[in-house]
Amino acid sequence: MTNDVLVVTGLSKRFGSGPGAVQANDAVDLTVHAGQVVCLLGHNGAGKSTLVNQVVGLTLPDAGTVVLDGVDAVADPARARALASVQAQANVPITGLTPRTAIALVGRIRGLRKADALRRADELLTALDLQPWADRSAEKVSGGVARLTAFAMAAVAPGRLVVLDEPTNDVDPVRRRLLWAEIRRIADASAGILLVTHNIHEAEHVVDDVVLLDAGRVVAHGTPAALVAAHPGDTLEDVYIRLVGHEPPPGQAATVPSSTARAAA
Ligand SMILES: Nc1ncnc2c1ncn2[C@@H]1O[C@H](COP(=O)(O)OP(=O)(O)OP(=O)(O)O)[C@@H](O)[C@H]1O
Repeated sequence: MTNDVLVVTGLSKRFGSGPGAVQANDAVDLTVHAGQVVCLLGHNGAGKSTLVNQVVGLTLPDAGTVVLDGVDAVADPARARALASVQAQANVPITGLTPRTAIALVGRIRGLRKADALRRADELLTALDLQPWADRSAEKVSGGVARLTAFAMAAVAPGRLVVLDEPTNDVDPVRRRLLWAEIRRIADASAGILLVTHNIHEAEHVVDDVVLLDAGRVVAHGTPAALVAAHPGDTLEDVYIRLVGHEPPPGQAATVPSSTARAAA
């Protein structure tokens, strides 16, 4: 067992050909260690989901290597998928199930005994404050509860690598805190976590390392504190805006006017 859970080297992926082609990933390098939460940041279309899809063997790279817990994930995607648990950007449909049965079912599929899968599902439902909806049919739960259920399905029997693509979407502020705490707990139990989020403020205080992507390339990489120290600005969001914030079109305000300015107008 190695401390490097994930090592990505020179990963490149282009979609299409000719003038309309998109270079979604361009020679990306990154590493996730056991116990580490690594966060991918970047604009819409920066290439984050393309990167995670290649890591878990859903998309074939054009070039580069993905080594997951010592396994070549490009050559052996089925084995790589067994080593990773994934919360995809779009929720897996769980029609006909309840949050509890869906979470326990994934636990069973990932090799837990029935009693352990049910116990772990119950633990997660409590940790994420989902017990009021635990036994409702999945069609009747809210978007945030569905998103947290999808997270719990990835967390019930974590692989060596846990991939979370925008886990905080639709989740209320109180349950987002519970979610971040659970993510930290999974890492502390020695999984590596690769996380995509647009929630920079919250991520800044939880993640160990940040990889900032722009147009498929890594434009900055380091701890939140190191990135803030290396670039003018007080927060990780300031660094983000400085490095990948694009100029607004001519004549368009760069910032939203304050409520007093709007009232005076
Ligand atoms: N299957 C595909 N076919 C063609 N283009 C694709 C495909 N998948 C992604 N792309 C393009 O690749 C680029 C990167 O997309 P990707 O989904 O990886 O971005 P992202 O950073 O995850 O964005 P978001 O934050 O909006 O989820 C985009 O320009 C997207 O349109």
